[in-house]
Amino acid sequence: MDVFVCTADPFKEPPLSVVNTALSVLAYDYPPEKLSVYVSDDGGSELTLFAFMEAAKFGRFWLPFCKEYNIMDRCPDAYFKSNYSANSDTQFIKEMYENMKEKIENVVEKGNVTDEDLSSEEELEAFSKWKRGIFTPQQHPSVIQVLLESDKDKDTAGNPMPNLIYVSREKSKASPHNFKAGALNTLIRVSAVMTNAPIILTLDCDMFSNDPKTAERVICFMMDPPDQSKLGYIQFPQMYHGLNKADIYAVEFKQPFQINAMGMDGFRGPNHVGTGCFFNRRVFFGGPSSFVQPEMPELRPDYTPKKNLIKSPSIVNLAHQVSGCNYENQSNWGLKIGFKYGTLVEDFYSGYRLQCEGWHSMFYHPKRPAFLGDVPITLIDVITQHKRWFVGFLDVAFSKYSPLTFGVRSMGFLQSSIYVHYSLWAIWSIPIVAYAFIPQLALLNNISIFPKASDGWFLLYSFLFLGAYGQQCIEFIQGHSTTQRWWSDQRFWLIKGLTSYPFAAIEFVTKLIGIDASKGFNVTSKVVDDEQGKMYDQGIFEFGVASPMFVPLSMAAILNLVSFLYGFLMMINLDGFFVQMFIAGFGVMNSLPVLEAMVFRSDKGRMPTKITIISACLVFVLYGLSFCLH
Ligand SMILES: O=c1ccn([C@@H]2O[C@H](COP(=O)(O)OP(=O)(O)O[C@H]3O[C@H](CO)[C@@H](O)[C@H](O)[C@H]3O)[C@@H](O)[C@H]2O)c(=O)[nH]1
Ligand SMILES: [Mn+2]
Repeated sequence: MDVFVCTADPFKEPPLSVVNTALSVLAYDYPPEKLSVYVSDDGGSELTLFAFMEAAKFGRFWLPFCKEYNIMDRCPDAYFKSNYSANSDTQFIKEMYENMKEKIENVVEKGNVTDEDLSSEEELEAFSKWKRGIFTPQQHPSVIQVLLESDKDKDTAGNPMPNLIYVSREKSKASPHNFKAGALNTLIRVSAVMTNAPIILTLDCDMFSNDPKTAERVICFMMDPPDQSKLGYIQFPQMYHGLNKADIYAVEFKQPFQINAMGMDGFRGPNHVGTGCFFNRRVFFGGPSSFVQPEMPELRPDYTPKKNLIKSPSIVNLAHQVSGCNYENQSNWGLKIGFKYGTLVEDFYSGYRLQCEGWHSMFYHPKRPAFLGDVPITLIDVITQHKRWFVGFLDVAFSKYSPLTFGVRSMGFLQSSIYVHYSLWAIWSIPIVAYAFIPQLALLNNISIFPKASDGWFLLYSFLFLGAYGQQCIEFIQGHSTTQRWWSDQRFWLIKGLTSYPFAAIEFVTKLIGIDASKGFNVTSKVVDDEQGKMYDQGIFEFGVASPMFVPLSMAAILNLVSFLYGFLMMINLDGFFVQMFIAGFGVMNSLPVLEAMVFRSDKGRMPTKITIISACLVFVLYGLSFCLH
């Protein structure tokens, strides 16, 4: 089994946590000589390489320790935060861990690796590329370091260690690198020439393994599914640790990650969500009955690399060659082979294309989560992340392979309609924006726009509202969640409807007409600022930055409050205005955190005054316009 761990920025993705993820899989209950972990460092950072050198040393103690005590939490950080029983062995291993942690954090704080940090000639040599000539994250030669080699390196109990290989592909400003999809395709090739295992696990750097038996169980499915020849991948849901009680930003994303995936399992299987996914290597080379040849025999999924040679010059040279930034020019990579390019949601798109080619997938949702990830803990991080996803989805919706056209033909109406639902998600911004502003403006102008409460049509409105909300609530409760989290989820859907969705739609359109304002793949920060962490744990929204995305949100909050108060104070005729009063009242309830952040808070996370003033002025303008128009 080859495991791919991706990282892209040592300052947003602390090397210590990347190392923890890698250690959690290195320590799988799985024959070590058959396990290889490849780390893709798109940040091209010596800090990450240094962290992994330290991890390789610590791993020799950590692996036998986990196996001897049959530990479940094989991510060291999770283990030391748990309620473990202390004895001299745990004390010893904890000291080793603290030691490694200190070394890594020191280097990260310093910002570079100096000769004093290194202890051998070999280590010095490994960093020489950073010292020679130009080396920036955007422009550098490829760096490939075999840090552990299974047939030579032993753990402290004398058992072989798994392979551990650090890969930072060549980058040049002149050639597109295709973000994570490009990184994964490089790893498919580098791993092919070194170990070429038939099963590949992809992991984001913040998703550690939470169950050491996962790999073994997956093998059972891979060896014995009912339609073995077509099983392309086994997807675990994205699950997280450290969510606050109410999950205020609805980052659990329960419906897409857990509930819908279960439904899709009844068709061709769940969509791919980027991490926690075991692939059959063969899927990257065309459909089950249409093999697409790679450029060289060494990359074929059925090629057997010579054993025990991953450090040999010929293999290392070949690995450098296939990780070059021009290697993919005029090839099928990203088009017909490997992860597919052309969107910011390479996971969604690649999984979709695999299913179009005829591959099936399987959803596996064990009681004890197989993987646990970090969540973004500030509002701006969450809505920016979602904006990126929705731009990506629109890329897919309007591509040559759109689920609306190509998808329906290849996978049938039902399965493809799920992909249509996701890819056009940003369209929700239209009804949400309309409902956040129009009934309220009409109310302020004494115009009734919905049927009266005594009218028969009113029943239809109530039925649709209660039906949609009731269904979602039941899904949450059935899925072992709470009504509090359901409330957060519906609220956050409205928040995204006013922020991420419309801004994604605008970004997509500006990209289409050639004014590309986006910065491509903006990596989500996994660094937790102590103060922000505390606020998040208490369930308090974090605004803080003056982002334009907060403007429509604040405008809606102000307008709903003003129109509701107007209706209330003017003792407006409730029969005629019931629906409008209800919508405004519902809007106010959902806006409470925003209103509070505008008016009552003085901490760093409050709504910036600038945003409040701009929004209030714009609401005034809107009201003026509506007044003139009617
Ligand atoms: O140029 C890049 C950009 C990102 N990454 C890695 O991609 C992963 C995901 O990036 P992150 O910033 O955490 O994005 P999220 O939006 O949180 O990730 C979700 O959305 C992505 C795009 O759909 C998927 O790839 C992820 O698996 C999925 O968890 C991380 O490990 C990054 O290191 C790279 O390797 N190269
Ligand atoms: Mn992430």
